[in-house]
Amino acid sequence: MSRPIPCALTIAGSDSSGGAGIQADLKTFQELKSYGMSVITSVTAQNTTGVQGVHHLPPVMIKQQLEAIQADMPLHALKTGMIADIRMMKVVAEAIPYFQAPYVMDPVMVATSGDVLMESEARFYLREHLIPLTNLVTPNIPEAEMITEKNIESAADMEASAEHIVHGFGAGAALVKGGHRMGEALDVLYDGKKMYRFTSDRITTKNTHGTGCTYSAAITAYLSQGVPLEEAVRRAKVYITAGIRHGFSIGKGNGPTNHWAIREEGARDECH
Ligand SMILES: Nc1ncnc2c1ncn2[C@@H]1O[C@H](COP(=O)(O)OP(=O)(O)OP(=O)(O)O)[C@@H](O)[C@H]1O
Ligand SMILES: Cc1ncc(CO)c(N)n1
Repeated sequence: MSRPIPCALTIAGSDSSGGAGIQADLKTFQELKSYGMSVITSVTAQNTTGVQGVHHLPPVMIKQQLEAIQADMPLHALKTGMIADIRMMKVVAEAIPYFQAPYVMDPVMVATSGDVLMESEARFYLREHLIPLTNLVTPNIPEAEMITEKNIESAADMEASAEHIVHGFGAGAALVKGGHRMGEALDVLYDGKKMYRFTSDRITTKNTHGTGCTYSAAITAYLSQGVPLEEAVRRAKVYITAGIRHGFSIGKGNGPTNHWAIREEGARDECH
């Protein structure tokens, strides 16, 4: 009997420049050989310098996209990215349990450029109603601080924050990402029982547009293939680090990561 095709879904905003959001997620699913599907929440007019405009889809249209997938498509893992307001979050929160698939939440609040992508009051709804539905939440340090309302100054604080998100707010697991602040690119994963650390050398680059989206999409792709959580994060970290190392200097601002970089690294490794 042939194995089922792994199917992954992203519920997120569209980034016209193709480096973050839905576009980053679908490129990542494709690269890692999971069949990718999308539910678009908002359309952004965006490039490497920032977000010039945002149009939110009516919640009823988000619901219709979710129902279209539920009615017909197999699904083995899903992620959420930009969900800008409470009305949209409600629709998503109602739909998630019906999928019966691992759920990864990237709690997108602010773009790399500093533009706000989620209404500030919506963070309480996200914390109370969406986080308890997750198998994994992947905040960066500012997002983890926003969720727990506690400052993070050290690696130990990152671990405490991950524990707080799991035991205090009901996430299945939490991956707190230190890319923005810590010396090396340290991420900590807490799965409710054990703490894991993932590190890579910090790469000096301004081409980090969409790193968080791409990382959580890679984790989702591996989960859709039945890879256990810790191993999925480990492999996704390799994927995003290669993507950052081979990021593209395109546009006038923060260029995008390279979604096919692991192919380049594979090729390079074979040469040496
Ligand atoms: N300069 C860097 N060098 C190496 N790894 C990095 C660098 N910046 C971020 N990372 C890593 O990339 C991954 C994505 O984390 P990051 O903190 O950038 O997410 P994010 O802030 O959610 O992204 P975004 O800016 O897209 O919202 C993490 O594993 C992080 O450690
Ligand atoms: C649509 C969208 N989602 C997420 C991010 C976060 O990087 C972004 N810049 N744009």
